[in-house]
Amino acid sequence: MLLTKITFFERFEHDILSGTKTITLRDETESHVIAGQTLPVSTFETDRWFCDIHIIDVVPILFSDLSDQHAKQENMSLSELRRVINEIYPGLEQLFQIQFCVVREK
Ligand SMILES: CC(=O)Nc1cc[nH]c(=O)n1
Repeated sequence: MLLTKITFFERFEHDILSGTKTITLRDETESHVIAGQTLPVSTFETDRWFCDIHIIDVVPILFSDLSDQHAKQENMSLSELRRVINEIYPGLEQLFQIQFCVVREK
């Protein structure tokens, strides 16, 4: 079943809107989006809409294969990215990289 919306933590909002965060790493349950899809984006905390994103690509990626390139696309250092992802998805190895661009914002 394709997702019809996606949420991000409020702390990522600025980076998404400024274009410095261009990927999100999700677990399998949140990976059901496809290239070409446009999705409304809301905050996880209060469900406040703040933009629409266009999905460019979705590819599987292992936690152990995360690289500086992924970190750059998340606007983080690699150690920060590993810490953040391990906090959101403790111990999870199989992730999905969703690449996106903002097409409409508040
Ligand atoms: C709400 C939520 O899970 N947000 C996430 C999770 C992983 N990456 C990300 O950018 N945002």
